[in-house]
Amino acid sequence: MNKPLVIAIDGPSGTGKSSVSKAVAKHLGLSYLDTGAMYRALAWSCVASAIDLDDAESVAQHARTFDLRMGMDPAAPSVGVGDRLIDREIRQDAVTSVVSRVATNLDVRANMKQRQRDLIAEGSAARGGCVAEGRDITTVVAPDAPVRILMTASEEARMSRRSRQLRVAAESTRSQIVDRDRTDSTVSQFTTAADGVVTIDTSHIDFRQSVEAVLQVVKEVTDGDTELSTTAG
Ligand SMILES: Nc1ncnc2c1ncn2[C@@H]1O[C@H](COP(=O)(O)OP(=O)(O)OP(=O)(O)O)[C@@H](O)[C@H]1O
Ligand SMILES: Nc1ccn([C@H]2C[C@H](O)[C@@H](COP(=O)(O)O)O2)c(=O)n1
Repeated sequence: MNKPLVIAIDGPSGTGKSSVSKAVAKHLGLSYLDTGAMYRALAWSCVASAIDLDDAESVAQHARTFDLRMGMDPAAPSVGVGDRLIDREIRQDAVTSVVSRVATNLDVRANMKQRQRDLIAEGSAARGGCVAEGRDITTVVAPDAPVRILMTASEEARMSRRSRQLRVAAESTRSQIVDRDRTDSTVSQFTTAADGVVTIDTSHIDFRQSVEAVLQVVKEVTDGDTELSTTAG
């Protein structure tokens, strides 16, 4: 039986992880898991349930019990809590500005790690593999993934991309990009590549070239391992 093609991608905010991972998953016919969206969903759900984000135990208890539903079709990924879809809500400033407070809770991370492993297994069973992206996928969630990539980009490039995406001045994205990464990096190591992880610097390449760079790494791995199969590429 073929081994699932799990592609783990980590990196700081604004390096292009989500958009590139989604495109790679589409191209290869794999599932797609946005693990940052899971932390965002938890932050949204805590706020909606009036849970004090400074109460670490209540937040961790909520992480263990909330009904998180991740849609892993890269053509239409979705995030829901119970029957409510919250894709738009989790991208709003109200969530972005507080998400690190739940993501730096170590009990929350332990719960998310298990949920993410289960989702990667589920997504792989459905489509032969899964592209999972976040901050600790290459190191903690899926350290045995056949393909492990760290996407990096200069602070300047990341701020300028986010400013184009949100149509705001580059400087105003600093807190979302640089400050959030500083807080998040206290619990995960995503600024330098761990052993065996391939670094792709996207500072001076465009979106299409970033997708191609990831597909090239996948090709090199799959060409050298006959038990791994891809449906495309
Ligand atoms: N290589 C690239 N060159 C220019 N723009 C890019 C490149 N890759 C992605 N982008 C654009 O940069 C923006 C941010 O990308 P994306 O949201 O995928 O980053 P991210 O690393 O997932 O960030 P976060 O972790 O904060 O969600 C998007 O609008 C995307 O299209
Ligand atoms: N594996 C992960 C994924 C995400 N996070 C944190 C980092 C961010 O503060 C937040 C949202 O992520 P984003 O949607 O901006 O990529 O979740 C993490 O700690 N570990």
